[in-house]
Amino acid sequence: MSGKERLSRGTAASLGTASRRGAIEIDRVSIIFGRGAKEFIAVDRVSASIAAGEFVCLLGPSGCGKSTVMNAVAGFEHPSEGRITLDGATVTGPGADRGMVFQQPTLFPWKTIRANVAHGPRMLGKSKAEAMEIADGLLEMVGLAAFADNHPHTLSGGMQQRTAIARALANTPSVLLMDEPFGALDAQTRSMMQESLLQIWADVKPTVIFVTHDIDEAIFLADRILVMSASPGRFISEIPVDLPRPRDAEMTLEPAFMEIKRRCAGLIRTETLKAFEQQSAALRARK
Ligand SMILES: Nc1ncnc2c1ncn2[C@@H]1O[C@H](COP(=O)(O)OP(=O)(O)OP(=O)(O)O)[C@@H](O)[C@H]1O
Repeated sequence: MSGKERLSRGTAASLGTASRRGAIEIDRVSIIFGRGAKEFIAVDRVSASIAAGEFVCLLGPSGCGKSTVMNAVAGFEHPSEGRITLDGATVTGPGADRGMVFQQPTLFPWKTIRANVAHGPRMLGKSKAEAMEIADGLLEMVGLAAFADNHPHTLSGGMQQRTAIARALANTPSVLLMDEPFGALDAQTRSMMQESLLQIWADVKPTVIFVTHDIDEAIFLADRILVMSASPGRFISEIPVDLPRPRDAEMTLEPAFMEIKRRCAGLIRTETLKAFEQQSAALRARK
């Protein structure tokens, strides 16, 4: 899909209701796995207020708890302490108000991509015709209208991931949760997907929480980056990304981008070294 392509007016209007919802409060949330001697604090008292329609990236070293925080917002994990609210209501489990996109597209291989995207609306009780109409609008938005009758295995990795994004948007979620969605793609496809995602976000305006290891990706996409410490995961810095929008790949060469990158890289390097030291200590303890 060209970054310049606009969402059709009808699709944008039907999805645009998301813009009034999606405010997230993460209030002193800790997530502890195991019990007794096996207790492990994965996430330690993290707090953040995320505005409706904001694009936030979680950036941190491997194993620091990024996915755990995201899974808690999704409702797959429950805080051991603290609370997460979405538009004032405590998150107690997964819901159609939060769409998820993972590193692997996890599409149903036996269904066409239209049927994959229509699946969520069908589960929510929409008629087949309504669900197919929603799917067709979203496939047009992600540039895959011509492939609606294809099965996932006939598409490239990038196309499958665009289908996964369309599927995540099919229930008009107010929040889009993305866990390293472009991590398995080659650099060129990844860059194009980032531009496509920003276009979709500008049109639909869900709140986005996007997990990544990649500093450039975080800066390119985000309004704000929450940097996490090595395990146990804490939010150690909040970096506003006040670069103008719309953004394109050229801006990654500009001094303002480089300045934010320098700041993030210093923090991530320190935390990654700590993570390595922790892993070495754990290995030594096992010997
Ligand atoms: N269900 C679980 N039970 C026990 N430990 C878990 C569970 N889920 C995650 N962990 C541990 O919690 C820590 C944080 O994991 P998490 O996957 O959130 O990290 P991450 O920052 O997303 O890592 P990566 O960037 O490598 O994907 C890790 O040490 C992980 O092994």
